[in-house]
Amino acid sequence: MRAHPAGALHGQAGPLAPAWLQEPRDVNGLVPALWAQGVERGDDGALRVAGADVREIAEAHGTPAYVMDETDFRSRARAFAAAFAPADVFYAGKSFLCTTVARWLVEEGLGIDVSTGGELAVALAAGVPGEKLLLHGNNKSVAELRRAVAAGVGRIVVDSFEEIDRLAEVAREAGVQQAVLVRVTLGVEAHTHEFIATAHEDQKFGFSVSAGDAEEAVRRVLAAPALELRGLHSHIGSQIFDTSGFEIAARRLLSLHAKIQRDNGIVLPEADLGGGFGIAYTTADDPSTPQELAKGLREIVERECEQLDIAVPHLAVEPGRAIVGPTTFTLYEVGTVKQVALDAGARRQYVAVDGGMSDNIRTALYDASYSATLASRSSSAPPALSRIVGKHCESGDVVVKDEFLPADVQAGDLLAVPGTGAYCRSMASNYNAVPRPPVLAVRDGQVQVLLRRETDDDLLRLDPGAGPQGAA
Ligand SMILES: Cc1ncc(COP(=O)(O)O)c(C=O)c1O
Ligand SMILES: N[C@@H](CCCC[NH3+])C(=O)O
Repeated sequence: MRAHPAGALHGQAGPLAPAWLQEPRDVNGLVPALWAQGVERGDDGALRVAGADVREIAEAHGTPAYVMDETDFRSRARAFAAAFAPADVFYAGKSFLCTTVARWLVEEGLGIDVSTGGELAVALAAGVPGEKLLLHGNNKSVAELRRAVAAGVGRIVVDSFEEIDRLAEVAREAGVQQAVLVRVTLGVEAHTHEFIATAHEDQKFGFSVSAGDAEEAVRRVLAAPALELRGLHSHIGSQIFDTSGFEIAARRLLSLHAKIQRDNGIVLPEADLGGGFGIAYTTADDPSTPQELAKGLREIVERECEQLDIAVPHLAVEPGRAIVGPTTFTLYEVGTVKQVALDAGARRQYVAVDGGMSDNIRTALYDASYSATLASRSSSAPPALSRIVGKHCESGDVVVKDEFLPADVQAGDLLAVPGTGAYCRSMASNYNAVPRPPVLAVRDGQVQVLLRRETDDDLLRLDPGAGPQGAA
């Protein structure tokens, strides 16, 4: 059985549910936009991913587990590279990075944006050539800058006046001229959660254009012989659907780009427009394709450059979520189900799983919405409005705020939450000393462990007080 069309929904969900959530006609249906291409419900009712049965994956590797469809990952990466070519696509490593994924990205023609020494270490351990890397960060340490310069990182995006001085010194010491981009803050109000919007004025990233700091940063980079100014960088935020934010950003960035060229009598060969393209977490989300995004951006940039009478710079973009997010679902096992009485006789079904905010902090942190389905079987029970919660000692430990699950969901069932490839494993914690789940990639029915599950030994290894009896 293939995924059901997105239209398999009917009826309003009642006063407990958000306005966008409708009761599904078929509670076993999969909305294709939410799932990796290789996910389907098998004839026996259980989910399969790239030919592997989720029950067998759970049996062999345990739960919770992040399960990625490798072919889907590669095809999304390839689609971005192809749609944006000749622009460079730097995958945002913060969304999810491990050495195998880093190698796949290079094989598919992408570079990688890293934002700490740790992400840089992972990319280098994967054998990614320095010139395919771009380093971000609003407070890079001297050690991180030294490591990046020594590795021949292709672009370092400078973010503060102190950093310009530090990097100039580090590059001078190393006897190299380091290529840099200047991160600018364009005053764009991106329509996304406040914590993941990054181009409005009142925040920590970049140099303000309106205050004149961006031009001062450019002057200081130009005055440093060990630094080579390649262009400007902007990133307006994350999980953005409204393309007008990208349009305004591109226009403002290019007009500053033109002014800098005029005022300094130089040519800036590049412009980096960052990432932030939204994905579908629920049926309420309607993302653009890479082709639509690339075409839209290219048209704006070409039109703007013509009006400004400047050459079109070589472009770069930095998608993370839009590549890895939809490739992965989290597989959980249900432990308890409670029918909780609410006001006026209403009830909510609380379904507790064996993970929670330690493997997906986004619901608690950003009030993010997710979807879920019963994964180990299908059900003929009616849909029941449910809240999927974790096992942590917090009432805010919610994985999926509102979803229809079959009314007969019970302990031992497996649930799958799609769209967890980005910012879930990479933001996972050991809260309540819960070991972080593995990341498993599936291809042609075969499971490859990308990151293994943590164990109690891993947790105790950092604790010098744990005696030999510590981890039994
Ligand atoms: C500078 C920069 N580039 C790229 C990204 C990737 O964003 P996304 O995963 O939303 O595409 C981020 C994160 O928001 C970022 O801060
Ligand atoms: N961590 C954020 C993305 C933005 C972080 C990068 N600037 C999220 O989960 O949505």
